[in-house]
Amino acid sequence: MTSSDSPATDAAVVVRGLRKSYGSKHAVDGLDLTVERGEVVAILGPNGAGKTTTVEILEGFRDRDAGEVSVLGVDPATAGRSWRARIGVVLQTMNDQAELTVGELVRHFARYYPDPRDPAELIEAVGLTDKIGTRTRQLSGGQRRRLDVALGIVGHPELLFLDEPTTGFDPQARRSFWDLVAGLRDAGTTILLTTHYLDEAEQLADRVAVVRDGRLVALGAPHELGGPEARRAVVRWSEPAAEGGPPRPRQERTATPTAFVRALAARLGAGPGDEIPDLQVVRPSLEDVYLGLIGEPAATGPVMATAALDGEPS
Ligand SMILES: Nc1ncnc2c1ncn2[C@@H]1O[C@H](COP(=O)(O)OP(=O)(O)OP(=O)(O)O)[C@@H](O)[C@H]1O
Repeated sequence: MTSSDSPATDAAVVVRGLRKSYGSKHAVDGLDLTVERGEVVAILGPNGAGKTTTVEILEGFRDRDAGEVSVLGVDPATAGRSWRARIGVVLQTMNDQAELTVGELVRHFARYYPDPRDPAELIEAVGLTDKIGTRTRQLSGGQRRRLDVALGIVGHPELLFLDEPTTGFDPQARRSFWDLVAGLRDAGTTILLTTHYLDEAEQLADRVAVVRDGRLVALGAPHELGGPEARRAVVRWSEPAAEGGPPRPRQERTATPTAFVRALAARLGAGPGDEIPDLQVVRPSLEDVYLGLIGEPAATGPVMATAALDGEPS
């Protein structure tokens, strides 16, 4: 990559116009993404969106057809061993070396790195001290995943890739895993994770990248994703019927819910002690925004016009 087309030269990851096809299938179709150092970015997208293909290209495990890729300042397609020692990869669980114990496997991986973590401390950090002598094939799914994470971070990576890290975890295991990732983040590790869990992205990520059909369709902080339009509140209430009929449910999207409710109360003649029937003010959740982003694009206007909470006209 030349300096002229590398806008964030110190970024951990820079991807420009990335493309990868399998036969006629465009798995990655012109994807752009920048991950700053110290940042946690979550890639979200439906099955088949191209997340794994993208991440595998960044990890140097897959060739690309076109585009610029820089990971820690190096092109993964030509990177060597010293680069690999600077990144950590937590893949979907591998079942090799199932006869080794937890302690043996962590110590074995530690030997590959110039500056590894202390294996016993690491095993403690992922909550597997009581399993240190257990063969890895005898671990539960969640325990095995913690071991995968331990193997991914044993070399003190500057950049950590986590591929659907908590799939199959029970709620408690997810919480402790999130704490573990938060600790890595606080220590300055750059993390790129893929996940299907919106709460996980919200909890861990500084920014969320939404990928659909091999392209980036939105990128932003979890609470800003989709822009102000997607974040507008929905006011719901029941409109009293004029002539004794049943109240009619109504809703309206608005950027100024307080003013809207004030005007609504005045229009309905609600005095200071009166309640507007069934009044609710709802902010779209990250899930609502995400579903809008990956939905079919509207015939006119931006993607977010398809947000799940479109109100009916008043
Ligand atoms: N080795 C391959 N050969 C052929 N097609 C592939 C291969 N790997 C992926 N694909 C196709 O490329 C597209 C993107 O796949 P990819 O695994 O990158 O998606 P993903 O976003 O990670 O999906 P998921 O959420 O299901 O893991 C899919 O249509 C998939 O079928």
